[in-house]
Amino acid sequence: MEYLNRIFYDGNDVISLPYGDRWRKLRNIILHELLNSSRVRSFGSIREEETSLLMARIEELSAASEPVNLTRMLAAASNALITRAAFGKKYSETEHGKMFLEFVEEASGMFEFSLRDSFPWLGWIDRLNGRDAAVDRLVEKRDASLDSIIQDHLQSSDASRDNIMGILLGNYKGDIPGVSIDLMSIKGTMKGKHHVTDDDLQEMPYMKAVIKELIRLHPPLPIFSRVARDHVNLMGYEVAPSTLVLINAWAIGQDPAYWEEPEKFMPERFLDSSIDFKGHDFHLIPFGSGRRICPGYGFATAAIGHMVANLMLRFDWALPNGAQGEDLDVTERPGFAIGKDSALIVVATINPNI
Ligand code: HEM
Repeated sequence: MEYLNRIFYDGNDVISLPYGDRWRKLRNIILHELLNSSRVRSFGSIREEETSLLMARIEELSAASEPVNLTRMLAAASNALITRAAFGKKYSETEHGKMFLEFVEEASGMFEFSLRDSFPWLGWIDRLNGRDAAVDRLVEKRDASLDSIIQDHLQSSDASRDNIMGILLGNYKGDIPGVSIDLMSIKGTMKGKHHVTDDDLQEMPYMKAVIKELIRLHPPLPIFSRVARDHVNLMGYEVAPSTLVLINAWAIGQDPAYWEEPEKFMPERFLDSSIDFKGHDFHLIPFGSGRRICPGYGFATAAIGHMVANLMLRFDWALPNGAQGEDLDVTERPGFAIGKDSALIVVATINPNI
């Protein structure tokens, strides 16, 4: 999609780059330096702090008997977590950080096909209806926010290597031998416990099962793609080189051939099962599979597990006005990452035993 191409550095980001040297280089940096398992562990203190801040805010609302907009609060906590891990600071509180988050939100709303994608000669319609101008503004916002964050890091005397931007800029400046990239590419069972740690999570099979079931039913990135490099016969289908193949992880996760009562939320299905979403079980691939599997898998699952487990431990949850779980509208909203269309408004009561 042409809009997305412009917004994401003309295809120079790791997601859009075709398989090749450039993608391999970026992917190696991401896998081995930015999101390796020890790095994800090292972000543990950020997870802890942001979860504690989140809980303190919910406690205040709970004490005032006010409902909690959990969608908004979790989005803010995730943004803080990601910007701190990525940039070393809670940029969500600075002017350029806020601008960057606005860019992400607005770019997500642009996730739709334009006539120009199918009929290039109809591109004038996008000029007239203001979409081209909106994309121009978005690209300006992206550059102003990221350039300022990068300059901030480059000028900082303590060239920190404990956040993603610091490591990337180290690579950019050639600090790591053999690797260099250009600036365009930078851019439960918890009795007596008050807090769930990352180690505790390892002993919480039901929590893991809940996360798997949640992402099976509502994969945030339901469709991803591959381009065939060679001719292949796939289950009787002839696929020509350069064919774009769409993979629908949502439909695979709902296929009755593999899942009993697929439409039901049943975490128990994962309890006595070795099925995982690490890309080996092809009927559960919300993070993709193979060479291009999501490198943020560990970061994402650690953050989700940590936040959800602590929120469950500290509070009892209910829907407002006595509504039951079945009444909850789980309709999804389109975007880069699919989310619930309407905000999740809930009432939190502090668990007196914690
Ligand atoms: C629940 C959270 C997430 C889900 C469900 C998810 C899902 C996915 C999926 C389905 C793909 C395409 C995989 C494929 O083509 O086989 C992908 C790619 C990618 N994801 Fe994630 N992701 C999540 C979080 C993250 C996070 C937190 C990061 C970074 C910190 C991240 C970074 C990436 C990158 C860089 C790629 C492109 C990899 C490549 O093309 O080589 N993701 N993700």
